[in-house]
Amino acid sequence: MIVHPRLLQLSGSVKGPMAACAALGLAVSAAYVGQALLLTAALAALAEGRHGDTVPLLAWALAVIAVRAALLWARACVTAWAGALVKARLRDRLVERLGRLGPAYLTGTRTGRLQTTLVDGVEGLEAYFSRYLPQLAVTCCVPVALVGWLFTVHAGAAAVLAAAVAGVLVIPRFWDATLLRRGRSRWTAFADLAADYLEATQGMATLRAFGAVRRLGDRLAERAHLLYVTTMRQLRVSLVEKGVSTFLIQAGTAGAVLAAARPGDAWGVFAILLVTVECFRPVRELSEHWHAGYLGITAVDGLRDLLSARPPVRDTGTGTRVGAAPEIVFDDVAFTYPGARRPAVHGVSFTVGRGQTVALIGPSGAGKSTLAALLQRHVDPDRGAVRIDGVDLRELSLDALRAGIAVVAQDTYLFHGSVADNLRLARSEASDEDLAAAARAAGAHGFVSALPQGYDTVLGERGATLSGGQRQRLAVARALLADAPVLLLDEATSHVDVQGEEALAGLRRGRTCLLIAHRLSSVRDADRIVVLEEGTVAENGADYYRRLRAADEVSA
Ligand SMILES: Nc1ncnc2c1ncn2[C@@H]1O[C@H](COP(=O)(O)OP(=O)(O)OP(=O)(O)O)[C@@H](O)[C@H]1O
Repeated sequence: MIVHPRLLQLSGSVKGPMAACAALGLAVSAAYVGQALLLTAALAALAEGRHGDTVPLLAWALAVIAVRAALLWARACVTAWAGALVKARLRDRLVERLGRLGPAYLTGTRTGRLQTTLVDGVEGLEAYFSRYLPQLAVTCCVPVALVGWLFTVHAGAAAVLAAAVAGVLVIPRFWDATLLRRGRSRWTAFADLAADYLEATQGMATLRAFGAVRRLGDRLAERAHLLYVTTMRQLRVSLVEKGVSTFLIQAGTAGAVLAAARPGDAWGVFAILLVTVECFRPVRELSEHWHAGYLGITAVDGLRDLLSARPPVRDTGTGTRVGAAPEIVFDDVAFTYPGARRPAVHGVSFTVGRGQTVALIGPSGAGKSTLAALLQRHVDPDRGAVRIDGVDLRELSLDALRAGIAVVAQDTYLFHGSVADNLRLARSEASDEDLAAAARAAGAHGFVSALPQGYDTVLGERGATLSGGQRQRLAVARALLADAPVLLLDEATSHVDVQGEEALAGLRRGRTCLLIAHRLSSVRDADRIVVLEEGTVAENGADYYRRLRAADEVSA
């Protein structure tokens, strides 16, 4: 039984529905007790031959049973509502958090583990919030009230009952720390297995190509065995705890009845027996809900890590827009990744003039992607500044900055959804005509129209049903729809044919563009080329490409 402070904090947004669940739980308990007392009185009247009293008492008992059924139904509905609300609000918070943490956080995290936290962890927490916590409130009230009442009837039976209830609630707590530790081990094994399965499905083509499917199968089997072992270790503690609780409940019931037993007062003892049963009912239900909500509680570490992770950049800027085709300046920029020994970039200074295209080239690891990340403020420089039209990026709000930059990357991410949905990511209110116009300009309209349902055709995950070139044209169409004044082309020419290059040239027109490329052929249209080497600018000039071409021709 754990009331986790962090989880209680998370429950803040659903306090109302949880209170309603608790109130209905109390009403259900009151109905059970009322039914028990009425039935005892009816049976006593029947045994004593007071038939005139029996019928109304039974009628009242039936009425209470009907009310209890209605209350149970209402409680089930409110519990389902509270559970759905908890999950929706928690997932909203987590997704919003992930958005703020950005790619810098995701690169340091295993996607499968994160997904397990977001899906299974949140799913498991539903039972904790909507069933366990309301039941905890019921358990704090009902046994106390019934034991208090019993003290007024039979102090000895009440003392035995109080001791048994206290035992059921307190003794299993000695195992909580062990249970939580084993639960966490089980959760880790579960999350690792889920992460391995995700990687295996995503990387199946590579695994097959290297004949490594069997080896991976062995590893998955090992992981599955570890999950089994950790589950059994947790279950053993759970079963001991449950056994102790069950024993104390049975012993407490028998003890209270024995303490109250008096010759000639069979119905009084029967009433005490029923009250004792009702006294333990919330405790038993609490134990069941505890086990149902346990998965979520063991996931709390992952949730806490996610919710307490510090975003790499602060959104405190107040600037609201990026002007048309602005000037971009990298001014003595340096950045070192957390934990890295060497700076990824240092002393980088260059300017992208208004409406110009500057190409960043350099060998692998030279720092090109890092500069792209700095421009998008996925991270902030440790030294120096990136400025747009003289304004430090940190002075712009993140929304304004992101609206001001459109990105076309080498690996275009398309979501499972229609072509239109994917295009509208850039501008949700775009009309069908806007989509078609952008697709035409990007050279995508032809192949999209030829798809079975045109713009309503559902694309496979990551756009798996399209070729690389087609995906890239959709990315260009998306950037056109976004209509941002700054363009970041990250290896965007890798899948492009002549028509695609024309579309990209059209996209660059009237915009300031930073173009990242490995191949020299990709940068021939740039106004200037900046060559990066080992994190710093090695060459910066308008005639660099010409000189290189000339050198090529001489050597040929
Ligand atoms: N998340 C990270 N954590 C630590 N170091 C990183 C991280 N990302 C990149 N680096 C390091 O920073 C340096 C610059 O990497 P960057 O990705 O910017 O190079 P790049 O020029 O874009 O390379 P490529 O052309 O291969 O994509 C490299 O030494 C790289 O190892």
